[in-house]
Amino acid sequence: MNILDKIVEYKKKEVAERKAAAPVAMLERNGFFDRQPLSLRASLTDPAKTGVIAEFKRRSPSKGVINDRVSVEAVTKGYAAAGASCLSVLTDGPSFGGSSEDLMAARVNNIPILRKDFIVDEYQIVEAKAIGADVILLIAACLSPEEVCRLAKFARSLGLEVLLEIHGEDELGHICGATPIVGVNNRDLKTFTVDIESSIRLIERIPTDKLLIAESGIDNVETIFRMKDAGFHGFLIGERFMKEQDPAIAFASFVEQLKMRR
Ligand SMILES: O=P(O)(O)OC[C@@H](O)[C@@H](O)c1c[nH]c2ccccc12
Repeated sequence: MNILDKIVEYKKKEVAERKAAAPVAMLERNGFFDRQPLSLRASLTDPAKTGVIAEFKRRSPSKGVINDRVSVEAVTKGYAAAGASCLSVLTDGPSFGGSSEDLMAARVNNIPILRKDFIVDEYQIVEAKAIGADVILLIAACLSPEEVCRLAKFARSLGLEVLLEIHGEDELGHICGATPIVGVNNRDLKTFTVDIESSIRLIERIPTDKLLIAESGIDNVETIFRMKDAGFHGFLIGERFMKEQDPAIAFASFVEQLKMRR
């Protein structure tokens, strides 16, 4: 069994437990549930911002501990101040060291927040809304095309935007009318290999009306310029900043480099 299958198996158990502990009606009473979500699309196309979705990630299955000494509030405030278009906050505990509390703590910011998790059930989407997320991730590698469509429609009915993540050609069929934002993960979630070139080739096969996000393994501004030229609109970056002692400062100096080259 690969790591992704293991995560999903565990996730299903976790969702069943959480449903029993906090039914949907209880989540809907959470303070954030009625807030109007912010738009990732609007923020990504705002010329005053950088197009970067800056991620808060303490650890990962491929790298182990990345940074467990920084606070989510301080880092995300720094990301937002330096021009991030969106924040991504891992809420998966077992593999990434994240939590719903992390996302709620990041809600001090007034830019969109992506709930980064392995979503397999509507319940997690209600939960995302209740903890203050604006955008959810749906990963093609762990869902059928029908599931993607169903979950995406449900998220949109709550006013949340959806980022559909694909990795290879075999997942092009997961793209549907309910998924106008498509992320191409440069990292294979089953083997952890990163390949920027194959992502660039893949976007030629994605319908041209989609907003395109490049995800993972981006560690320099040159890569951003190449991927922009190829047609990507947004860039999801985690480790490049999180591995530094002060991720917000690392992001700010990255943004300076981006501006210099514009
Ligand atoms: O830290 P990186 O290599 O910059 O990658 C960020 C993000 O793309 C990555 O965390 C990610 C992409 N898709 C995921 C799905 C689940 C968990 C994590 C991810």
